[in-house]
Amino acid sequence: MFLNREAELTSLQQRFDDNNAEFIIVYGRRRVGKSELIDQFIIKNTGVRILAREETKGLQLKEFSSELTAFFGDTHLSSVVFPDWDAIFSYIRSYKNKRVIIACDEFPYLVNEDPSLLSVIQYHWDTWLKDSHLFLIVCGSSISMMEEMTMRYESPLFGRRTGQYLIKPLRFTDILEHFPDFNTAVKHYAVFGGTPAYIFKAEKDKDIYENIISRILSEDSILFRDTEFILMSEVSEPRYYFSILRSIAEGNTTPSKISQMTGLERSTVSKYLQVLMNLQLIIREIPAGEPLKSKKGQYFLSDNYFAFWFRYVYPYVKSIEMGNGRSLCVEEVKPTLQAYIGRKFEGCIEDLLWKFNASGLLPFRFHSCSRWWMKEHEIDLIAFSDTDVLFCEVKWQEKVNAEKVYANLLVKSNVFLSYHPEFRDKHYLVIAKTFTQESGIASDKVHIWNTTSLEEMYRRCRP
Ligand SMILES: Nc1ncnc2c1ncn2[C@@H]1O[C@H](COP(=O)(O)OP(=O)(O)OP(=O)(O)O)[C@@H](O)[C@H]1O
Repeated sequence: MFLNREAELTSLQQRFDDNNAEFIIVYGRRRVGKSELIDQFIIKNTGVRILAREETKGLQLKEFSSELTAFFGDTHLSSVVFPDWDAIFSYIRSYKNKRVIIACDEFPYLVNEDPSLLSVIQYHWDTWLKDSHLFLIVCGSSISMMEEMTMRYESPLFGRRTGQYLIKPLRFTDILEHFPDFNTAVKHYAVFGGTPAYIFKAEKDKDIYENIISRILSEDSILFRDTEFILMSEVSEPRYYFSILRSIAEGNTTPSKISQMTGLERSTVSKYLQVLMNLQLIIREIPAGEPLKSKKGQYFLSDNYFAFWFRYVYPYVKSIEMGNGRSLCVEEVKPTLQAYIGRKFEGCIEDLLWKFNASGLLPFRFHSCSRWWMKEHEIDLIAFSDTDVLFCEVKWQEKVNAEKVYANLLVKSNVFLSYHPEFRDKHYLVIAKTFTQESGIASDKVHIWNTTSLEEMYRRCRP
């Protein structure tokens, strides 16, 4: 089942229907679903996606010559190998009035073999491609290389692209479609995250622990090694990045704590954090209501699977290689996994609130939603418009005493309100798997939702 990507597909389709020349950059982390997105776009229209391989220029030209001549139906040219990229573009030129998509996947492999390809594309774009009807896509997995090759000022392609799509992992609300029930979806999203190639490796009818053992804590599983592989393909000094990511995964979320834990200089940590943010591997969160430049920012791993990997795999690689995955799961994962899922559950709820917000299912429409903290106080989510604010506490627990949680939330919300008196209407939301008592306090301003009610509301948002 192909999930979501509606925004990207709609936008690509609009461009296609406009009939102008396009030069589109599609990029994003490995396994995130770039090729599948392009294939879905091509299925609805006409086009070809050619996958470049890490091989010599001669073999790459052979592959592109044969794929392109086959696509355009030039059987008499089937054994021709164009001698260089210039000749390939000159060949394509004879089809400049056709509305077809030509997508080159793993584009950096071609440029690494022949950097002059960038200038060749620049020349052809400037002289005829820009006035053609061709729809070109170049796609690549290394975010840093794709940005350097196609978007930086120094690149010959700077200013030529007509659009770029940074493909991000799927969200919890997409994953919900795939799993048989809400709680199973939460557990699997918390561990496997939204990267399609990871989450779809989990068997949806299997217990989460069994999936962790067979899909992650086994030496032969692709997930076991993939994080290392992705990081090493993006950065030249992986040692420091690994230390920083591990430190964040263990709960050190500020530059000073990361510096203390890793022994790296503060200035070095700041530099590396910036690179990790550019690579979409970490995010910087600021407390709700704070300005963007606030000094209170904290860093988190942006992807649930990366967070899981650094917490439960990286420190135990040797043991897993020795075949101890099952006992590791019993001794290390089982005692702490529910607390771990609890923190990720907050992210699931944030996704859901945005969905409910878009469908008008909340008491007001908010324009901002994030966590808030100040000294010893912390609120899981605060969503607000110019006039209304919603305080939300999220518990990944059964039989929660709603009244007690609400009373505590009220105290913390008053601290927030003492700094932000501008809100006219206040709303409260307590979420848990199940509650012991809820009827007494629920009102039009106080909402108590268990996971069954969340699931029902989500169904109401679906088209
Ligand atoms: N939106 C989606 N819904 C369902 N499955 C998906 C989706 N996107 C991708 N997949 C599946 O996830 C796997 C990885 O996707 P894909 O190969 O497109 O990723 P990629 O970003 O191109 O990866 P790489 O960088 O490794 O080439 C494939 O099996 C694909 O079918």
